[in-house]
Amino acid sequence: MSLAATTPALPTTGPVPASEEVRGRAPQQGAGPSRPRVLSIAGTDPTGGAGIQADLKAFAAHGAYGMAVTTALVAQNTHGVRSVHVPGAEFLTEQLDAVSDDVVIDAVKIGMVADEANARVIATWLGRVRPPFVVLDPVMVATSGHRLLDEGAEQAVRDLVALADLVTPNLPELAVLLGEPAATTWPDALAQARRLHAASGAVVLLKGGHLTGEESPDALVGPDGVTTFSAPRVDTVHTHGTGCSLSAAVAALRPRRDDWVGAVRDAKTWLTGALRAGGVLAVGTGHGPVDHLAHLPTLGLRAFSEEAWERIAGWREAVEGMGFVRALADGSLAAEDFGFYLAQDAAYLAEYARVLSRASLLAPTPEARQFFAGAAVESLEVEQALHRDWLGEHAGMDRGAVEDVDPSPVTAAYTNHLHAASNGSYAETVAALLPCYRLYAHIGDVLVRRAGDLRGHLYARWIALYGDPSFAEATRTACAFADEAARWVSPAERERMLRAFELSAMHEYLFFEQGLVRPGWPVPPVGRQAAQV
Ligand SMILES: Nc1ncnc2c1ncn2[C@@H]1O[C@H](COP(=O)(O)OP(=O)(O)OP(=O)(O)O)[C@@H](O)[C@H]1O
Ligand SMILES: Cc1ncc(CO)c(N)n1
Repeated sequence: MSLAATTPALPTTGPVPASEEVRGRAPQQGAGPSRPRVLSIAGTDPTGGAGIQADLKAFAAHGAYGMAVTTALVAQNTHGVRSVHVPGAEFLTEQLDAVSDDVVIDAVKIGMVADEANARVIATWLGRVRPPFVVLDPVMVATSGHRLLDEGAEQAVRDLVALADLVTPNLPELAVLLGEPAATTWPDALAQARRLHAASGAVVLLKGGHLTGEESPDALVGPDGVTTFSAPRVDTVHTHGTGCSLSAAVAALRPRRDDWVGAVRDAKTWLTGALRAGGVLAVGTGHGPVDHLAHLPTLGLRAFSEEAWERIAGWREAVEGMGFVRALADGSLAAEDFGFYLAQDAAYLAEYARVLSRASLLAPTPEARQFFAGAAVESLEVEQALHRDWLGEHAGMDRGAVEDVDPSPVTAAYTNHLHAASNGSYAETVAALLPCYRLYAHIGDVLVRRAGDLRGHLYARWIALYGDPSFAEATRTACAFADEAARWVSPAERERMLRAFELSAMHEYLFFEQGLVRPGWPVPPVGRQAAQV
Protein backbone atom coordinates (compact mmCIF):
# COMPACT_ATOMS: atom_id res chain seq x y z
CA MET A 1 0.00 0.00 0.00
CA SER A 2 1.51 3.30 -1.00
CA LEU A 3 1.73 6.27 1.35
CA ALA A 4 -0.28 8.30 -1.14
CA ALA A 5 -3.23 5.96 -0.69
CA THR A 6 -3.35 6.30 3.10
CA THR A 7 -2.26 9.88 3.62
CA PRO A 8 -4.88 12.52 2.94
CA ALA A 9 -3.70 15.26 0.61
CA LEU A 10 -2.71 18.32 2.57
CA PRO A 11 -5.05 21.22 1.85
CA THR A 12 -3.26 24.29 0.58
CA THR A 13 -5.24 26.54 2.92
CA GLY A 14 -6.87 26.01 6.28
CA PRO A 15 -5.78 23.79 9.13
CA VAL A 16 -3.69 20.71 8.54
CA PRO A 17 -5.70 17.61 9.48
CA ALA A 18 -4.53 16.04 12.70
CA SER A 19 -4.73 12.54 11.31
CA GLU A 20 -2.80 9.59 12.68
CA GLU A 21 -1.16 9.21 9.27
CA VAL A 22 0.24 12.72 9.31
CA ARG A 23 1.46 12.26 12.85
CA GLY A 24 2.87 8.82 12.06
CA ARG A 25 5.12 10.19 9.37
CA ALA A 26 7.17 12.24 11.80
CA PRO A 27 10.71 10.88 11.24
CA GLN A 28 11.70 11.39 14.86
CA GLN A 29 11.46 8.01 16.52
CA GLY A 30 14.60 5.90 16.02
CA ALA A 31 17.82 7.27 17.47
CA GLY A 32 17.17 9.19 20.69
CA PRO A 33 16.90 12.96 20.32
CA SER A 34 19.91 14.99 21.38
CA ARG A 35 17.81 17.44 23.42
CA PRO A 36 14.45 17.35 25.19
CA ARG A 37 11.76 18.97 23.05
CA VAL A 38 9.87 21.23 25.42
CA LEU A 39 6.75 23.24 24.69
CA SER A 40 5.57 26.42 26.40
CA ILE A 41 1.88 27.27 26.25
CA ALA A 42 1.71 30.80 27.59
CA GLY A 43 1.21 34.51 27.00
CA THR A 44 3.80 36.93 25.68
CA ASP A 45 6.00 39.59 27.19
CA PRO A 46 7.44 41.79 24.46
CA THR A 47 10.18 42.98 26.83
CA GLY A 48 11.33 39.37 27.11
CA GLY A 49 11.40 38.92 30.88
CA ALA A 50 8.26 36.87 31.47
CA GLY A 51 5.83 34.64 29.58
CA ILE A 52 6.79 32.76 26.45
CA GLN A 53 9.93 34.80 25.88
CA ALA A 54 11.25 33.95 29.35
CA ASP A 55 10.24 30.30 28.92
CA LEU A 56 12.19 29.94 25.67
CA LYS A 57 15.26 31.49 27.30
CA ALA A 58 14.94 29.20 30.32
CA PHE A 59 14.58 26.18 28.00
CA ALA A 60 17.70 27.15 26.05
CA ALA A 61 19.59 27.90 29.27
CA HIS A 62 19.04 24.25 30.22
CA GLY A 63 19.92 22.74 26.89
CA ALA A 64 16.36 21.99 25.79
CA TYR A 65 14.85 22.58 22.36
CA GLY A 66 12.14 25.16 22.98
CA MET A 67 8.76 25.52 21.26
CA ALA A 68 5.94 27.94 22.05
CA VAL A 69 2.19 28.22 21.57
CA THR A 70 0.67 31.61 22.36
CA THR A 71 -2.48 31.87 24.45
CA ALA A 72 -2.50 35.66 24.63
CA LEU A 73 -0.60 38.64 23.34
CA VAL A 74 0.19 40.86 26.27
CA ALA A 75 1.28 44.48 25.91
CA GLN A 76 3.47 44.70 28.99
CA ASN A 77 6.86 45.90 30.16
CA THR A 78 8.82 46.04 33.40
CA HIS A 79 6.23 48.43 34.87
CA GLY A 80 3.13 46.38 34.21
CA VAL A 81 0.47 45.11 31.83
CA ARG A 82 -1.17 47.61 29.46
CA SER A 83 -3.58 45.36 27.57
CA VAL A 84 -4.21 41.77 26.61
CA HIS A 85 -5.31 40.40 23.25
CA VAL A 86 -6.58 36.82 23.16
CA PRO A 87 -6.56 35.37 19.61
CA GLY A 88 -9.18 32.87 20.73
CA ALA A 89 -9.69 29.23 21.55
CA GLU A 90 -10.02 28.06 17.94
CA PHE A 91 -6.68 29.47 16.94
CA LEU A 92 -5.13 28.06 20.12
CA THR A 93 -6.29 24.61 19.05
CA GLU A 94 -4.71 25.13 15.64
CA GLN A 95 -1.41 26.13 17.16
CA LEU A 96 -1.38 23.18 19.57
CA ASP A 97 -2.23 20.72 16.83
CA ALA A 98 0.36 22.18 14.49
CA VAL A 99 3.01 21.33 17.07
CA SER A 100 1.75 17.97 18.27
CA ASP A 101 0.85 16.70 14.77
CA ASP A 102 4.50 17.04 13.85
CA VAL A 103 6.78 17.08 16.88
CA VAL A 104 7.22 14.65 19.75
CA ILE A 105 6.90 16.69 22.95
CA ASP A 106 9.04 15.54 25.88
CA ALA A 107 7.66 18.06 28.37
CA VAL A 108 5.17 20.90 28.41
CA LYS A 109 4.98 23.99 30.59
CA ILE A 110 1.65 25.82 30.77
CA GLY A 111 1.66 29.43 31.93
CA MET A 112 -0.92 32.18 31.39
CA VAL A 113 -4.05 30.60 29.90
CA ALA A 114 -5.97 33.93 29.85
CA ASP A 115 -9.54 32.71 29.82
CA GLU A 116 -11.87 29.80 30.34
CA ALA A 117 -12.17 28.85 26.67
CA ASN A 118 -8.39 28.61 26.37
CA ALA A 119 -8.21 26.52 29.54
CA ARG A 120 -10.77 24.08 28.10
CA VAL A 121 -8.86 23.81 24.83
CA ILE A 122 -5.66 23.00 26.70
CA ALA A 123 -7.47 20.43 28.87
CA THR A 124 -8.90 18.73 25.77
CA TRP A 125 -5.52 18.77 24.03
CA LEU A 126 -3.84 17.27 27.14
CA GLY A 127 -6.44 14.52 27.10
CA ARG A 128 -5.38 13.64 23.56
CA VAL A 129 -1.67 14.46 23.49
CA ARG A 130 -0.22 13.57 26.80
CA PRO A 131 3.46 14.65 27.01
CA PRO A 132 5.35 12.66 29.66
CA PHE A 133 5.79 15.71 31.91
CA VAL A 134 3.16 18.44 32.34
CA VAL A 135 4.07 21.49 34.45
CA LEU A 136 1.35 24.05 35.19
CA ASP A 137 2.22 27.52 36.44
CA PRO A 138 -1.27 28.75 37.40
CA VAL A 139 -0.65 32.37 36.37
CA MET A 140 -3.48 34.56 37.60
CA VAL A 141 -2.06 37.93 38.58
CA ALA A 142 1.22 39.50 37.38
CA THR A 143 3.80 40.64 39.94
CA SER A 144 2.60 44.17 39.14
CA GLY A 145 -0.90 43.26 40.35
CA HIS A 146 -2.56 43.09 36.91
CA ARG A 147 -4.93 40.22 36.20
CA LEU A 148 -3.73 37.70 33.63
CA LEU A 149 -6.71 35.38 34.02
CA ASP A 150 -10.39 36.21 33.59
CA GLU A 151 -12.24 36.04 36.88
CA GLY A 152 -14.61 33.40 35.54
CA ALA A 153 -11.76 31.09 34.54
CA GLU A 154 -10.59 30.06 37.99
CA GLN A 155 -12.56 26.79 38.01
CA ALA A 156 -11.19 25.90 34.58
CA VAL A 157 -7.65 26.35 35.92
CA ARG A 158 -8.51 24.16 38.91
CA ASP A 159 -9.55 21.49 36.40
CA LEU A 160 -6.19 21.90 34.63
CA VAL A 161 -4.33 21.34 37.92
CA ALA A 162 -5.84 17.86 38.09
CA LEU A 163 -4.34 17.13 34.63
CA ALA A 164 -0.86 18.39 35.53
CA ASP A 165 2.02 16.39 36.98
CA LEU A 166 3.46 19.44 38.72
CA VAL A 167 1.73 22.69 39.66
CA THR A 168 3.77 25.72 40.73
CA PRO A 169 1.58 28.27 42.59
CA ASN A 170 2.82 31.30 44.46
CA LEU A 171 1.05 31.99 47.76
CA PRO A 172 -1.90 34.02 46.36
CA GLU A 173 -2.45 31.51 43.53
CA LEU A 174 -2.42 28.61 45.99
CA ALA A 175 -5.14 30.34 47.99
CA VAL A 176 -7.31 30.96 44.92
CA LEU A 177 -6.95 27.35 43.77
CA LEU A 178 -8.17 26.16 47.17
CA GLY A 179 -10.78 28.90 47.64
CA GLU A 180 -9.11 29.91 50.90
CA PRO A 181 -7.48 33.12 52.19
CA ALA A 182 -3.79 33.55 51.34
CA ALA A 183 -1.34 32.04 53.83
CA THR A 184 0.96 34.50 55.57
CA THR A 185 3.30 31.98 57.18
CA TRP A 186 5.37 29.20 55.62
CA PRO A 187 3.78 26.41 57.77
CA ASP A 188 0.29 27.59 56.76
CA ALA A 189 1.33 27.65 53.12
CA LEU A 190 2.72 24.10 53.41
CA ALA A 191 -0.56 22.92 54.89
CA GLN A 192 -2.41 24.49 51.95
CA ALA A 193 -0.03 22.85 49.48
CA ARG A 194 -0.75 19.47 51.09
CA ARG A 195 -4.47 20.06 50.67
CA LEU A 196 -4.04 20.99 47.00
CA HIS A 197 -1.96 17.86 46.38
CA ALA A 198 -4.58 15.70 48.12
CA ALA A 199 -7.41 17.29 46.12
CA SER A 200 -5.76 17.25 42.70
CA GLY A 201 -3.16 14.48 42.74
CA ALA A 202 -0.59 16.89 41.24
CA VAL A 203 2.75 17.38 42.94
CA VAL A 204 2.81 20.97 44.24
CA LEU A 205 5.86 23.21 43.99
CA LEU A 206 5.04 25.89 46.52
CA LYS A 207 6.97 29.13 45.92
CA GLY A 208 7.96 31.37 48.78
CA GLY A 209 8.92 34.42 46.73
CA HIS A 210 6.06 36.42 48.23
CA LEU A 211 7.19 35.85 51.82
CA THR A 212 9.62 38.17 53.54
CA GLY A 213 12.74 37.13 55.42
CA GLU A 214 16.33 36.10 54.78
CA GLU A 215 15.33 33.10 52.71
CA SER A 216 13.18 32.55 49.65
CA PRO A 217 12.26 28.89 50.20
CA ASP A 218 10.30 26.67 47.85
CA ALA A 219 8.89 23.25 48.69
CA LEU A 220 7.79 20.20 46.74
CA VAL A 221 4.72 18.63 48.27
CA GLY A 222 3.75 15.26 46.85
CA PRO A 223 3.18 11.61 47.62
CA ASP A 224 6.63 11.36 49.22
CA GLY A 225 5.97 14.21 51.64
CA VAL A 226 7.66 17.61 51.65
CA THR A 227 11.08 18.49 50.24
CA THR A 228 12.18 22.03 51.03
CA PHE A 229 14.61 23.96 48.83
CA SER A 230 16.08 26.84 50.73
CA ALA A 231 17.84 29.65 48.94
CA PRO A 232 19.02 33.05 50.10
CA ARG A 233 16.63 35.89 49.30
CA VAL A 234 18.35 38.08 46.72
CA ASP A 235 18.11 41.77 47.56
CA THR A 236 16.76 42.98 44.23
CA VAL A 237 13.71 44.57 42.65
CA HIS A 238 14.40 42.68 39.42
CA THR A 239 12.06 39.72 39.92
CA HIS A 240 9.91 40.10 36.79
CA GLY A 241 9.23 36.64 35.37
CA THR A 242 10.83 34.58 38.15
CA GLY A 243 7.81 32.27 38.33
CA CYS A 244 7.72 31.73 34.56
CA SER A 245 11.45 31.13 34.43
CA LEU A 246 11.45 28.66 37.31
CA SER A 247 8.60 26.51 35.98
CA ALA A 248 10.10 26.55 32.47
CA ALA A 249 13.51 25.50 33.83
CA VAL A 250 11.90 22.64 35.77
CA ALA A 251 10.07 21.46 32.63
CA ALA A 252 13.29 21.62 30.60
CA LEU A 253 15.26 19.68 33.20
CA ARG A 254 12.70 17.03 34.16
CA PRO A 255 13.24 14.72 31.12
CA ARG A 256 16.91 14.50 32.07
CA ARG A 257 16.49 14.13 35.85
CA ASP A 258 15.25 11.14 37.83
CA ASP A 259 12.48 13.01 39.64
CA TRP A 260 10.97 16.41 40.38
CA VAL A 261 13.33 16.90 43.30
CA GLY A 262 16.36 16.71 40.99
CA ALA A 263 14.82 19.05 38.44
CA VAL A 264 13.66 21.63 41.01
CA ARG A 265 16.97 21.60 42.90
CA ASP A 266 18.94 22.47 39.77
CA ALA A 267 16.37 24.96 38.49
CA LYS A 268 16.29 26.78 41.82
CA THR A 269 20.10 27.04 42.00
CA TRP A 270 20.11 28.43 38.46
CA LEU A 271 17.32 30.92 39.25
CA THR A 272 19.14 32.31 42.27
CA GLY A 273 22.17 33.03 40.04
CA ALA A 274 19.90 34.53 37.37
CA LEU A 275 18.27 36.80 40.01
CA ARG A 276 21.68 37.96 41.27
CA ALA A 277 22.79 38.88 37.74
CA GLY A 278 19.50 40.49 36.71
CA GLY A 279 20.29 44.00 37.91
CA VAL A 280 23.16 44.58 35.51
CA LEU A 281 21.11 43.57 32.47
CA ALA A 282 19.73 47.11 32.41
CA VAL A 283 16.42 46.12 30.79
CA GLY A 284 13.68 48.62 31.56
CA THR A 285 13.22 51.12 34.36
CA GLY A 286 10.77 49.13 36.48
CA HIS A 287 11.01 45.60 37.88
CA GLY A 288 13.52 44.19 35.42
CA PRO A 289 13.99 40.56 34.35
CA VAL A 290 16.45 37.96 35.60
CA ASP A 291 19.52 37.08 33.52
CA HIS A 292 18.69 33.68 32.06
CA LEU A 293 22.27 33.31 30.83
CA ALA A 294 23.98 34.22 34.10
CA HIS A 295 25.63 30.77 34.14
CA LEU A 296 27.15 31.35 30.68
CA PRO A 297 28.75 34.76 31.23
CA THR A 298 31.37 34.45 28.51
CA LEU A 299 28.84 33.47 25.85
CA GLY A 300 29.08 35.85 22.89
CA LEU A 301 32.31 37.47 23.97
CA ARG A 302 34.96 37.94 21.31
CA ALA A 303 37.70 35.37 20.89
CA PHE A 304 40.14 35.61 23.78
CA SER A 305 43.17 36.15 21.55
CA GLU A 306 41.48 39.12 19.84
CA GLU A 307 40.47 40.77 23.10
CA ALA A 308 43.90 40.15 24.60
CA TRP A 309 45.67 41.54 21.51
CA GLU A 310 43.59 44.68 21.72
CA ARG A 311 44.34 45.06 25.41
CA ILE A 312 48.09 45.22 24.75
CA ALA A 313 47.80 47.62 21.79
CA GLY A 314 49.90 50.19 23.66
CA TRP A 315 52.69 47.72 24.49
CA ARG A 316 52.66 46.39 20.93
CA GLU A 317 53.24 49.87 19.54
CA ALA A 318 55.87 50.54 22.17
CA VAL A 319 57.77 47.37 21.17
CA GLU A 320 57.60 48.32 17.48
CA GLY A 321 59.12 51.71 18.26
CA MET A 322 61.90 50.51 20.59
CA GLY A 323 65.46 51.47 19.76
CA PHE A 324 66.53 47.83 20.06
CA VAL A 325 63.91 46.61 17.60
CA ARG A 326 64.56 49.45 15.13
CA ALA A 327 68.31 48.77 15.21
CA LEU A 328 67.67 45.03 14.78
CA ALA A 329 65.64 45.83 11.67
CA ASP A 330 68.15 48.14 10.00
CA GLY A 331 71.15 46.08 11.06
CA SER A 332 72.70 48.88 13.11
CA LEU A 333 72.37 47.00 16.40
CA ALA A 334 75.79 46.45 18.01
CA ALA A 335 76.78 42.79 17.91
CA GLU A 336 77.53 42.95 21.64
CA ASP A 337 73.96 44.06 22.34
CA PHE A 338 72.54 41.37 20.09
CA GLY A 339 74.83 38.80 21.76
CA PHE A 340 73.58 39.81 25.20
CA TYR A 341 69.99 39.58 24.04
CA LEU A 342 70.55 36.16 22.43
CA ALA A 343 72.31 34.73 25.48
CA GLN A 344 69.43 35.87 27.69
CA ASP A 345 66.94 34.55 25.16
CA ALA A 346 68.64 31.15 25.28
CA ALA A 347 68.18 31.16 29.06
CA TYR A 348 64.58 32.29 28.57
CA LEU A 349 63.82 29.58 25.99
CA ALA A 350 65.05 26.84 28.33
CA GLU A 351 62.35 27.86 30.82
CA TYR A 352 59.79 28.66 28.13
CA ALA A 353 60.14 25.09 26.84
CA ARG A 354 59.48 23.75 30.33
CA VAL A 355 56.27 25.80 30.60
CA LEU A 356 55.21 24.66 27.11
CA SER A 357 55.69 21.09 28.36
CA ARG A 358 53.50 21.91 31.35
CA ALA A 359 50.81 23.27 29.00
CA SER A 360 51.03 19.93 27.19
CA LEU A 361 50.63 18.12 30.52
CA LEU A 362 47.56 20.19 31.47
CA ALA A 363 45.97 20.24 28.01
CA PRO A 364 42.48 18.70 27.79
CA THR A 365 42.75 17.23 24.28
CA PRO A 366 45.28 15.05 22.44
CA GLU A 367 45.61 17.77 19.77
CA ALA A 368 46.57 20.42 22.32
CA ARG A 369 48.91 18.02 24.15
CA GLN A 370 50.69 17.23 20.89
CA PHE A 371 50.91 20.86 19.84
CA PHE A 372 52.45 22.11 23.09
CA ALA A 373 54.82 19.13 23.41
CA GLY A 374 55.93 19.77 19.82
CA ALA A 375 56.30 23.49 20.56
CA ALA A 376 58.57 22.69 23.52
CA VAL A 377 60.85 20.63 21.27
CA GLU A 378 60.73 23.25 18.53
CA SER A 379 61.72 26.08 20.83
CA LEU A 380 64.85 24.16 21.85
CA GLU A 381 65.72 22.60 18.50
CA VAL A 382 65.01 25.53 16.19
CA GLU A 383 64.98 28.78 18.17
CA GLN A 384 67.65 27.97 20.73
CA ALA A 385 69.79 26.38 17.98
CA LEU A 386 69.95 29.74 16.24
CA HIS A 387 71.17 31.27 19.49
CA ARG A 388 73.75 28.52 20.05
CA ASP A 389 75.07 28.83 16.49
CA TRP A 390 75.39 32.60 16.64
CA LEU A 391 76.95 32.68 20.10
CA GLY A 392 79.29 29.86 19.11
CA GLU A 393 80.41 31.68 16.03
CA HIS A 394 80.65 35.20 17.42
CA ALA A 395 81.36 34.73 21.10
CA GLY A 396 83.17 31.40 21.00
CA MET A 397 80.59 29.89 23.39
CA ASP A 398 80.04 26.15 23.21
CA ARG A 399 76.66 24.55 23.94
CA GLY A 400 77.48 24.11 27.63
CA ALA A 401 78.43 27.77 27.97
CA VAL A 402 75.16 28.86 26.36
CA GLU A 403 73.21 26.54 28.65
CA ASP A 404 75.06 27.97 31.66
CA VAL A 405 74.11 31.60 31.01
CA ASP A 406 72.72 33.10 34.20
CA PRO A 407 69.34 34.74 33.66
CA SER A 408 69.33 38.49 34.23
CA PRO A 409 66.78 39.88 36.71
CA VAL A 410 64.56 40.83 33.77
CA THR A 411 64.78 37.36 32.23
CA ALA A 412 64.18 35.70 35.60
CA ALA A 413 61.15 37.92 36.23
CA TYR A 414 59.59 36.88 32.91
CA THR A 415 60.20 33.15 33.34
CA ASN A 416 59.05 33.29 36.98
CA HIS A 417 55.81 34.85 35.75
CA LEU A 418 55.38 32.00 33.24
CA HIS A 419 56.03 29.37 35.91
CA ALA A 420 53.60 31.08 38.29
CA ALA A 421 50.90 31.14 35.60
CA SER A 422 51.54 27.45 34.93
CA ASN A 423 50.73 26.73 38.58
CA GLY A 424 47.24 27.98 37.71
CA SER A 425 44.95 26.43 35.14
CA TYR A 426 45.69 25.25 31.62
CA ALA A 427 43.84 28.33 30.33
CA GLU A 428 46.02 30.69 32.35
CA THR A 429 49.18 28.87 31.30
CA VAL A 430 48.33 29.12 27.61
CA ALA A 431 47.40 32.81 28.00
CA ALA A 432 50.79 33.57 29.58
CA LEU A 433 52.63 31.65 26.83
CA LEU A 434 50.80 33.38 23.99
CA PRO A 435 52.53 36.81 23.72
CA CYS A 436 55.82 35.09 23.02
CA TYR A 437 54.20 33.70 19.85
CA ARG A 438 51.97 36.60 19.01
CA LEU A 439 54.42 39.47 19.56
CA TYR A 440 57.31 37.67 17.86
CA ALA A 441 55.19 36.76 14.84
CA HIS A 442 54.07 40.39 14.68
CA ILE A 443 57.59 41.78 15.06
CA GLY A 444 58.93 39.22 12.59
CA ASP A 445 56.36 40.49 10.12
CA VAL A 446 57.18 44.15 10.83
CA LEU A 447 60.92 43.53 10.57
CA VAL A 448 60.69 41.62 7.30
CA ARG A 449 58.84 44.63 5.88
CA ARG A 450 61.16 47.18 7.48
CA ALA A 451 64.39 45.39 6.63
CA GLY A 452 63.49 44.88 2.97
CA ASP A 453 66.10 42.72 1.25
CA LEU A 454 67.58 40.42 3.88
CA ARG A 455 70.63 39.51 1.77
CA GLY A 456 73.70 40.83 3.52
CA HIS A 457 71.64 41.79 6.61
CA LEU A 458 73.56 41.18 9.81
CA TYR A 459 70.56 39.63 11.60
CA ALA A 460 68.90 37.99 8.60
CA ARG A 461 68.51 34.54 10.19
CA TRP A 462 66.75 35.92 13.31
CA ILE A 463 64.37 38.06 11.25
CA ALA A 464 63.68 35.24 8.79
CA LEU A 465 62.86 32.79 11.62
CA TYR A 466 60.15 34.96 13.17
CA GLY A 467 58.92 36.38 9.85
CA ASP A 468 58.49 32.87 8.41
CA PRO A 469 54.95 31.76 7.45
CA SER A 470 55.43 28.60 9.53
CA PHE A 471 55.90 30.73 12.69
CA ALA A 472 52.73 32.67 11.80
CA GLU A 473 50.93 29.35 11.38
CA ALA A 474 52.13 28.07 14.78
CA THR A 475 50.97 31.37 16.29
CA ARG A 476 47.50 30.95 14.79
CA THR A 477 47.27 27.44 16.23
CA ALA A 478 48.38 28.60 19.68
CA CYS A 479 45.74 31.38 19.54
CA ALA A 480 43.08 28.85 18.58
CA PHE A 481 43.95 26.66 21.59
CA ALA A 482 43.83 29.71 23.89
CA ASP A 483 40.45 30.72 22.44
CA GLU A 484 39.10 27.22 22.95
CA ALA A 485 40.36 27.15 26.55
CA ALA A 486 38.77 30.57 27.21
CA ARG A 487 35.39 29.40 26.00
CA TRP A 488 34.72 27.41 29.17
CA VAL A 489 36.11 29.62 31.90
CA SER A 490 34.39 31.90 34.43
CA PRO A 491 34.65 35.69 34.06
CA ALA A 492 37.19 35.76 36.91
CA GLU A 493 39.31 33.14 35.16
CA ARG A 494 39.06 34.99 31.85
CA GLU A 495 40.30 38.11 33.61
CA ARG A 496 43.23 36.10 35.02
CA MET A 497 43.97 34.92 31.47
CA LEU A 498 43.92 38.50 30.15
CA ARG A 499 46.16 39.66 32.98
CA ALA A 500 48.62 36.80 32.41
CA PHE A 501 48.74 37.69 28.70
CA GLU A 502 49.22 41.39 29.45
CA LEU A 503 51.99 40.73 31.97
CA SER A 504 53.83 38.54 29.46
CA ALA A 505 53.56 41.31 26.86
CA MET A 506 55.06 43.78 29.35
CA HIS A 507 57.86 41.32 30.07
CA GLU A 508 58.52 41.06 26.33
CA TYR A 509 58.99 44.84 26.22
CA LEU A 510 61.39 44.79 29.16
CA PHE A 511 63.23 41.84 27.63
CA PHE A 512 64.07 43.81 24.48
CA GLU A 513 64.82 46.91 26.50
CA GLN A 514 67.45 45.14 28.60
CA GLY A 515 69.39 44.59 25.37
CA LEU A 516 70.35 48.27 25.51
CA VAL A 517 69.81 49.15 29.19
CA ARG A 518 71.66 46.64 31.35
CA PRO A 519 73.48 48.20 34.28
CA GLY A 520 76.60 46.08 34.67
CA TRP A 521 75.09 42.74 33.74
CA PRO A 522 77.51 40.19 32.25
CA VAL A 523 77.81 40.28 28.47
CA PRO A 524 79.01 37.36 26.35
CA PRO A 525 82.49 37.88 24.88
CA VAL A 526 81.22 38.90 21.45
CA GLY A 527 83.96 39.72 18.94
CA ARG A 528 83.87 43.30 17.76
CA GLN A 529 83.78 42.32 14.07
CA ALA A 530 80.52 40.32 14.03
CA ALA A 531 79.98 38.71 10.69
CA GLN A 532 76.67 38.11 8.97
CA VAL A 533 74.47 35.43 10.61
N1 LIG B 1 14.19 38.02 45.95
C1 LIG B 1 14.29 36.72 45.69
N2 LIG B 1 15.41 36.05 46.02
C2 LIG B 1 15.53 34.75 45.76
N3 LIG B 1 14.59 34.01 45.17
C3 LIG B 1 13.43 34.61 44.84
C4 LIG B 1 13.22 36.01 45.08
N4 LIG B 1 11.98 36.32 44.60
C5 LIG B 1 11.46 35.20 44.10
N5 LIG B 1 12.32 34.16 44.24
C6 LIG B 1 12.15 32.80 43.79
O1 LIG B 1 11.63 32.88 42.48
C7 LIG B 1 10.73 31.83 42.21
C8 LIG B 1 9.37 32.40 41.85
O2 LIG B 1 8.74 32.75 43.03
P1 LIG B 1 7.53 33.75 43.20
O3 LIG B 1 6.89 33.41 44.49
O4 LIG B 1 8.04 35.14 43.01
O5 LIG B 1 6.63 33.31 41.98
P2 LIG B 1 5.66 34.13 41.08
O6 LIG B 1 4.97 35.15 41.91
O7 LIG B 1 4.85 33.14 40.36
O8 LIG B 1 6.67 34.84 40.09
P3 LIG B 1 6.35 36.01 39.03
O9 LIG B 1 7.12 37.19 39.57
O10 LIG B 1 6.92 35.55 37.76
O11 LIG B 1 4.87 36.21 38.98
C9 LIG B 1 10.73 30.99 43.48
O12 LIG B 1 11.73 29.98 43.36
C10 LIG B 1 11.12 31.99 44.55
O13 LIG B 1 11.67 31.37 45.68
C1 LIG C 1 2.62 36.50 29.71
C2 LIG C 1 2.92 36.51 31.15
N1 LIG C 1 2.89 35.37 31.85
C3 LIG C 1 3.18 35.39 33.16
C4 LIG C 1 3.52 36.56 33.80
C5 LIG C 1 3.84 36.56 35.28
O1 LIG C 1 5.03 37.10 35.57
C6 LIG C 1 3.56 37.74 33.02
N2 LIG C 1 3.90 38.93 33.57
N3 LIG C 1 3.27 37.67 31.71
